[in-house]
Amino acid sequence: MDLKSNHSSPVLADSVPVSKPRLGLSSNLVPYSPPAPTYPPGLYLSIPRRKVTTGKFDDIRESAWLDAMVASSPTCKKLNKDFGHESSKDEADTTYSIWLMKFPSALSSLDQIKYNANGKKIALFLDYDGTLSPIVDNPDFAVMSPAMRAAVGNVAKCFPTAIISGRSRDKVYEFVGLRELYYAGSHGMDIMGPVRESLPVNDHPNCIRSTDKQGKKVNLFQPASEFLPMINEVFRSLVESTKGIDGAKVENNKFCVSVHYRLVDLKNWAEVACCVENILKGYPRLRLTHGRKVLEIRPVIDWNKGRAVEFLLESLGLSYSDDVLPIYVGDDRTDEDAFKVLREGNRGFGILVSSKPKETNAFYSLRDPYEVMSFLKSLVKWKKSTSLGG
Ligand SMILES: O=P(O)(O)OC[C@H]1O[C@H](O[C@H]2O[C@H](CO)[C@@H](O)[C@H](O)[C@H]2O)[C@H](O)[C@@H](O)[C@@H]1O
Repeated sequence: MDLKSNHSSPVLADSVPVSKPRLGLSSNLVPYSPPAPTYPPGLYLSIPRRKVTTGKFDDIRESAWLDAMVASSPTCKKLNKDFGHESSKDEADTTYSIWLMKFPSALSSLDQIKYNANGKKIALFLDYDGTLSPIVDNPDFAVMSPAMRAAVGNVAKCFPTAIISGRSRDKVYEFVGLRELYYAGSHGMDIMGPVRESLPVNDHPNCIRSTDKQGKKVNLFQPASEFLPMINEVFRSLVESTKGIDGAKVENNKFCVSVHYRLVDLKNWAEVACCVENILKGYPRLRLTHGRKVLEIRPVIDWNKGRAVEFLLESLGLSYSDDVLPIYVGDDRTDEDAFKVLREGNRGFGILVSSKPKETNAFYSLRDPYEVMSFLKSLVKWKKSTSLGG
């Protein structure tokens, strides 16, 4: 198989916004009505043509790459500037408070959330890094606190709960270690979900029956499985090409590769970008996305965390039902795909975890993983009180 040619997979497009009314939440309770996002019909989306450069540092400096790297690693100063403010602490607080009017805290909006959830079945989707564990310098040490693990375990006893991460599925399972959850790794390109006997497995190509570590029957969905050799090749090349850049770290996330520059001196960021761009030039079926001080290389397929949410809802028998309220909590740009799916489908809502103002398709916000934990605990408390007839 020619893995470098561009002939088979659905070609993906970075999203283009459209509008739809929101049915899932009563309009007077919805905090924010954005200009409606739209997708063109059909699966085949178009991706902007990659700017052809010679892959030299000067090209990188002139290209949008470096801007995007800086933009995805916002300092307080930059964000405040974006929102038209200078960067004193007081002004940053004021800017955040103004932003909170548009994206209210999920903790302060608990009554509203409970009102919307009343009589509905909540399905919970959680991102990992920056949501359940704080962002740390070394991705290998992004462990989850025991208190957070207990909170996630408890919420999973009350509601179907899935983790959807950019990490490999095995890695995120290693960090979380809770059996009662569903796990999707590689930005949703590696999903281990429940088996629904009523649904034929071949409803989805690339979906197979398998067993999990405990021997339970599961569905394993890997829409990018044909890219595995290519991703491994790219991982090896990037390890080699970045090895001279102090602080750069390449992570193999199975169906995608992350190139971290959090510990790289700012003056060498262009060098990191240059290595990635040089490799990408040889792989037209791979594309780049930006995360938090990380460049991520992934297959050009029409699949993302939003599609993973839809897939899991279907596997759980929770799609197409007005009685279901999906909630997605995440902090990253890649989580926006999931926020968008919920917003456009008028079913449920996203909660952005951010201590800085950001444009988002989420409805609500939480400042940090600590607030995420409080929110999860509140959901459990509420569920228990309603089960007891409270
Ligand atoms: O989808 P997620 O679970 O949020 O994963 C996204 C990426 O998270 C990790 O990187 C980020 O967190 C690291 C640990 O805090 C941090 O060092 C890094 O700078 C962040 O970008 C993970 O290492 C990546 O593979 C994930 O894609």
